Amino acid sequence: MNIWQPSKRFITRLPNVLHRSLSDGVETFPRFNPEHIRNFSIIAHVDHGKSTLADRLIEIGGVKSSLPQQLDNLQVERERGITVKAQCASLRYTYMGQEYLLNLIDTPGHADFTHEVGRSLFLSDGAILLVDATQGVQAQTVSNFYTAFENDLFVLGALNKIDMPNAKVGSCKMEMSKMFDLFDSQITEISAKTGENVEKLLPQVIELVPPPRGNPSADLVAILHDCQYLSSSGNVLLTVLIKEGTLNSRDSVCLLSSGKTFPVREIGVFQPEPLPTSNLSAGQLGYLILKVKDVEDVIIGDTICMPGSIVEPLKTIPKPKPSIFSGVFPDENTDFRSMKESLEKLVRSDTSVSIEADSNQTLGQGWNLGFLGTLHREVFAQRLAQEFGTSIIMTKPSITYRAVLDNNNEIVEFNCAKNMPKCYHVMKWEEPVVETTIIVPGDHLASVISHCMSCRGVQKENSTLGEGRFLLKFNIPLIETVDDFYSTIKKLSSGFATCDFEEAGYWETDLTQVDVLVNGDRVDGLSMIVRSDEIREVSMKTVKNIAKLLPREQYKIIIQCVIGVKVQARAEVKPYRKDVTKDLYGGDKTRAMKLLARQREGKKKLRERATVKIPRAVFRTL
Ligand SMILES: Nc1nc2c(ncn2[C@@H]2O[C@H](COP(=O)(O)OP(=O)(O)OP(=O)(O)O)[C@@H](O)[C@H]2O)c(=O)[nH]1
Repeated sequence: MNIWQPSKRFITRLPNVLHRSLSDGVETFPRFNPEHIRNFSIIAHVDHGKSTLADRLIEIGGVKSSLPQQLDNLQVERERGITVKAQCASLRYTYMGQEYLLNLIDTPGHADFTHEVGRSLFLSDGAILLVDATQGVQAQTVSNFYTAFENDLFVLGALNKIDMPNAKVGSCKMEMSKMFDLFDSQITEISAKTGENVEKLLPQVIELVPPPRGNPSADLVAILHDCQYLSSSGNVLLTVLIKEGTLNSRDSVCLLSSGKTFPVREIGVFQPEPLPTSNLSAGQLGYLILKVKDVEDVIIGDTICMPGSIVEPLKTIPKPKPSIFSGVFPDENTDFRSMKESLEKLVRSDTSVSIEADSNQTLGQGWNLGFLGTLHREVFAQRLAQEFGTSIIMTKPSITYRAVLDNNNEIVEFNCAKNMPKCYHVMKWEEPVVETTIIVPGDHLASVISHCMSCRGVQKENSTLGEGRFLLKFNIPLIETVDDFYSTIKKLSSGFATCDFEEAGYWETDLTQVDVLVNGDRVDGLSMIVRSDEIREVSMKTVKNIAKLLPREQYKIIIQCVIGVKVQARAEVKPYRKDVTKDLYGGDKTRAMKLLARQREGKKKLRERATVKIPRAVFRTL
């Protein structure tokens, strides 16, 4: 549970469009015919060097920057050293006497952001599949390759970090050609850090990646890929791919879903900073700035056209199904209305987050948000704080369970205890399962397998990959992977194993609702969905944790975990003790007894009347 505070120092350092006002002048940027445009993404496992390679390519395209990792422009990306949002840059590159416009998209590598990779590949006609020569093919390499393959993209291989002394160039190249059916000539050995051989990639992109289709003279049809709210001006910057036609800087556009028309305030390309241009034509990736008042009007994946023209909405990729959920409520210092506005804006730009209204007696009105994983959840909270200055309370993550009811086998899905159906209507409970792919060196195989087993995993595959590495597939209940599954696998394998997760249906399980009572009152929002075989353990842990967080009062506080009326665990917070007999000097013993009895009675009454105020910290920690 985290509250992130934005660091002003960091924000002002960023080359981020969020902090830039509308530009006055329009640069002269040449027009490119679609056959001289290439749109491609860089895909790889986490930390294999995508952003470093993007930097080198941007430099080759003639753009200099003092900041490394130019496309990781969110504060969260720079602080964590990971890419969470795909970013584009348009490079001008001359090959065989012809100038080309190369639009590259740097994608995230972590499994929680695979949807972002899918969205980038949807805009691309080809991909550079990057593999770290010291690590070889890893779990996300495989998953990203198949996403590119399913999108019918041309895939070029690049073996990175060949400058490292422990680079295994020969064996990694063999592994890549075997696993991805690439010819040796399609895999370039590079060092994104030193720049060695990087210049060989762009001619290959031009020769092998097909140009985008589209006619610059046709009616305008563009796809809205991304949006960013420009806090300084109240405008919104939309990243778009022009599918057909040409958009001029003085045009107005219509956002098809809302049917509303907006005058264009600025258009341009990313270099990677926004560079205003006078037009964007078919095949180009760029941006347009609009003044949009209603957040609801901006829908990622929407089709943009000229006002009054009749166009079919473009195909988009479906929204992913969130796997973990958290309640999100305003912090003590956060205003509900401003939080609502910030949340809606961020959810608009991160389409993989689901949002539903929620409320809680202690925390008030809030939302139940769905995320693609725990890192995604943490990054979202951090972005909310850093980009919108909103600090929040986020409750413990939960997942979607299912209940099969005795009423015609009806299936009910729920992700919080308050929506759990009553057990007398339920024939069986089910929990979600993920297929986990793990690539691990042989030395750590046994410990990784035993960890998966201890997480109720069922082994599906164990095959060799060469170089003493193994590919494991396990079906594991999703809940076991939510907390520290990935970090434990990393720890057990000294950082060498990598994981990827994919939905794999549901397993039967046995679930119970456990409520928390504080001095006999049920605390809304602390009820839990617990597996029957861990009721005692979870209940004990919960009451102890709450007891540690509740401040002491004049009276005793009793915390209980209950199922119905049956108490499963109990803890107490001792009251303050005032010595009511300290002013007595000798005298009859019964006087002291009377004072103590009166004190006892008073505390009992107080306990009965007083409602214990549950600190918000309890909801963050549990
Ligand atoms: N020695 C060496 N280090 C490299 C090379 N390419 C990247 N690195 C280093 O590898 C680390 C990860 O590089 P990034 O470019 O951030 O990797 P990424 O794939 O973009 O990471 P994510 O976006 O988090 O998936 C950084 O410390 C880079 O300096 C290379 O060719 N040689």
